[in-house]
Amino acid sequence: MNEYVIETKQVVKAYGSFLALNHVNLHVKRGEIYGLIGDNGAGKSTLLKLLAGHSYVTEGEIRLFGTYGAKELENSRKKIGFMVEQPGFFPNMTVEQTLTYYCIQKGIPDSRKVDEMLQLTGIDEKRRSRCKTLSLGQKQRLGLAIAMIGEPQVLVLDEPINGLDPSGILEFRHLLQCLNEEKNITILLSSHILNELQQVATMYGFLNKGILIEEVSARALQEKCSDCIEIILSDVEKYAVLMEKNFPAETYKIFPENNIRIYKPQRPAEVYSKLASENDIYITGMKTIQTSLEDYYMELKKRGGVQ
Ligand SMILES: Nc1ncnc2c1ncn2[C@@H]1O[C@H](COP(=O)(O)OP(=O)(O)OP(=O)(O)O)[C@@H](O)[C@H]1O
Repeated sequence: MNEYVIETKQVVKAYGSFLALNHVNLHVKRGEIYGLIGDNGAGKSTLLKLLAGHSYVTEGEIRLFGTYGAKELENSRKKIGFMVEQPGFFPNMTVEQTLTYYCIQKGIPDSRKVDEMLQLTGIDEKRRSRCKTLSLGQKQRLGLAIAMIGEPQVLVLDEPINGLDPSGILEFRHLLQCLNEEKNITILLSSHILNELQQVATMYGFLNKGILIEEVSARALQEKCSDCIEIILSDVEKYAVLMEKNFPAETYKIFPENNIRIYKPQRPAEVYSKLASENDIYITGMKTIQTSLEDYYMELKKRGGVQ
């Protein structure tokens, strides 16, 4: 069985001369909650729309459950629930009518399915409310209910927590975790806010200006963000020269305020302080700090976004 339920190979999406996606290689494994992170305009919706078959790739290939080719992808998409654009709600229809409509559209004219989806997504009490009266969070739940109708193995959700208040985010996260753990559903979801995905994602993909700059597991990301030594020095330029001679460039970073950060230090802190003292550089401060995921992401963007 193919390891990836969703895979893209060198996918390019061009609008005229503008590349909304630039040779993207995405890998979503079965069972994961994959968080696709990127700023406004990074290309997240473009990528998810391609997966949903709402537009064509300019170059490259999409593979779903290991299949490719137009007919095969069409079949594979039936096993995926998509919430990639604002679901089309009819404002005057009730929640129940809306779900019934989508059930019929998907060839499942069964009222038990409607009940099941209402229960699953926690909007049963709103079944007789008109769609136009729903809160944003309730609309997201209804969108999820629609995406879940065909009992998908995979859910693809574009910014599902966008605009939710903190308790809404918490509830939605909990719902996604339940679907993932109890129903074994693989989830690919996008957001422009890393912190929102932090509690739920098991894998991250960072998209910046159409380029997927890194895919990293949540565990590896935690490790990357762990311990960093910050040293404040009397002469950071001189110290930088010594560091360059002794340590790989990617293990440290010099900051303008006379300080240096050593990421995931391989050697005891004394080694770094000794290097300073032996070369007549005074250390005025030294501490261990934890890099936040946001800091890591900002740094990654700076590196990956150089064009
Ligand atoms: N149909 C289109 N024609 C031309 N440019 C487009 C089209 N659709 C998207 N773009 C451009 O492609 C880029 C990526 O857009 P996309 O909607 O994928 O970003 P996003 O990461 O989803 O952003 P957001 O978080 O704001 O939703 C943007 O610069 C956008 O203006």
